[in-house]
Amino acid sequence: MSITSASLPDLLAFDDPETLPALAPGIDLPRAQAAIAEFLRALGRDETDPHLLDTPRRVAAAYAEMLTPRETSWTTFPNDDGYQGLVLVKDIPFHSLCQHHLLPFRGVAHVGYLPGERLFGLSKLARGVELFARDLQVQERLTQQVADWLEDTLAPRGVGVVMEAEHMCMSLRGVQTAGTMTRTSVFTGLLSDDGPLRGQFPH
Ligand SMILES: Nc1nc2c(ncn2[C@@H]2O[C@H](COP(=O)(O)OP(=O)(O)OP(=O)(O)O)[C@@H](O)[C@H]2O)c(=O)[nH]1
Ligand SMILES: [Zn+2]
Repeated sequence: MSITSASLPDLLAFDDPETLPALAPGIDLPRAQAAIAEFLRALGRDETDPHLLDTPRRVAAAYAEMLTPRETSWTTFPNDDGYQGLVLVKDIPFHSLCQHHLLPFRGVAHVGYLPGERLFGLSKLARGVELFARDLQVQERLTQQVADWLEDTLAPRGVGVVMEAEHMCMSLRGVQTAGTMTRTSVFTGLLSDDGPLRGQFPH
């Protein structure tokens, strides 16, 4: 089987090669494809089985996609009206990959901030979650990274990030406790103290 980087659009199986995103730094699709082929052999699988023939390509492309955030612009606006209240986007669906088992964890994020001089376009809060979730992660680090990014980008008066997720490494294997949800949270600035504003976050 020949593996060339020229077949990138095929590897990712996007309909339109023009929309092919740049892959996250360090991802080498042909190498990943070869490694998955070897992994299947190590699991004792018959690589000539028709259903398995294209599986190394598919798996490499799937992991590349799950590890590459979509590109976006990070639009902010001046807070001309001096809005002082909480901006909170709730129930942002996200998925990530557990750094320990390479299995998905998925759930929802609630991301909010108390504006200073700048406002984010609302969609950017959801895109910010994706920016850090499309990585090999642990949930605590992911939550902290989203909070740090908001702090660094907006210099708001406070930030709150709450993430709730089910880890497939706990559901499908090991302890096998399907349905358990792990909640992590980071609150900074004026949201550090528990109070009515912080009470607007799901708890
Ligand atoms: N803190 C934290 N732990 C995680 C996360 N994702 C997975 N883990 C845990 O990482 C741990 C790895 O533990 P090990 O004992 O080295 O691995 P293991 O033998 O596969 O553990 P079991 O899952 O208990 O079978 C497990 O307890 C997982 O539940 C995460 O996002 N944060
Ligand atoms: Zn895991």
